[in-house]
Amino acid sequence: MSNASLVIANWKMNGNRALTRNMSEVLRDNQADFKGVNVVICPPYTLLSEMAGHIYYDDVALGAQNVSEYESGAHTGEVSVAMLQELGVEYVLLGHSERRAEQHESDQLVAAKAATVTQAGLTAVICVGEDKAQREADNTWSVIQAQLEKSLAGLSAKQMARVVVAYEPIWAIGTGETASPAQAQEVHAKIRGWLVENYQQVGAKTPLLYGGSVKANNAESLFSEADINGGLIGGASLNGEDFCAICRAAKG
Ligand SMILES: O=C(CO)COP(=O)(O)O
Repeated sequence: MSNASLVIANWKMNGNRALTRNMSEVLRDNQADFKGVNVVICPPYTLLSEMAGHIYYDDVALGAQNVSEYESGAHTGEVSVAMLQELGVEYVLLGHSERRAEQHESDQLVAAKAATVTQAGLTAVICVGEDKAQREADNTWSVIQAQLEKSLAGLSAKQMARVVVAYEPIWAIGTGETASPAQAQEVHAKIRGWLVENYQQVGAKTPLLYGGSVKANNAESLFSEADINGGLIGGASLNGEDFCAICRAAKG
C-alpha cells in the first residue's frame, strides 16, 4: 500500500521547451492512472511560463527551484515570489543540497526564503539531508535536526501548514545509490516525531518526501513506508514515461 500523495519533479538545470510539451502530454495521457496524487513540475525559471501554458489538468501544479528572499528592488539576477505567483507557481523548492553547496545557501537564508514564500501563500519545500561522511560518523540525525531547527526558524503554525519537508541524503542524489526503504523510513520517522513535538497537529500533517535516486523500480517500496508521503525526483523526472511510472507507484 502506498502512503504517498505528492510527487515533485525537480528538473534542475535541464530541459527545454520540447520537454515541457512532451511531459505535459504524457502526464495528460496517463493521468487516469494516478488520479488523486498531486504532481508538481519544477522546471528552470525560463521554462515556467511555457510549462504553465501546457498544464492540461487539475492535479498537476507548477513549482520553482528557488526564489529571492526579497520582495522586490535592486537585486540583479533574482526572481521574486510575486513574479512566480504571476505565472501560477504554487510550490518553491528551498535549500536543495546543490544550492547549499554551490551557492553557499545557509539555513538562515533558507528560513528567510521560507518566510517569504509561505507568507505569500505558496508552499515551501524545504530540503534537508546528510552527506556520506556525516552518515558514516553516525551524525545523520543531529545534522537533519539542526537543519530543520534553523531552516524553519520563525515560521508560525499558519506558515508551517504551507511547508513540505524533503529528506534527500546527499550520498543518494544522482548516484544511483538509493537509501533503502528502511534507511529512509528511519529518518522520516524521526523528522515526523520532531515536527509533532514542535508543531503538534500541523506537524503531524506536514508531507514528508524522500529524494535521492528514486526510480520507477524502487518507488513502490519507498512509498509503502509509513512516513514517506511522496518523492522529490531528479533524473527520472526528465523522462515522461519514467516519471509517470513513479506517479503510478504513489497511487499504489
Ligand atoms: O536531488 C534530487 C531531487 O531534488 C534527486 O535527484 P536524483 O533523483 O537524480 O537522484
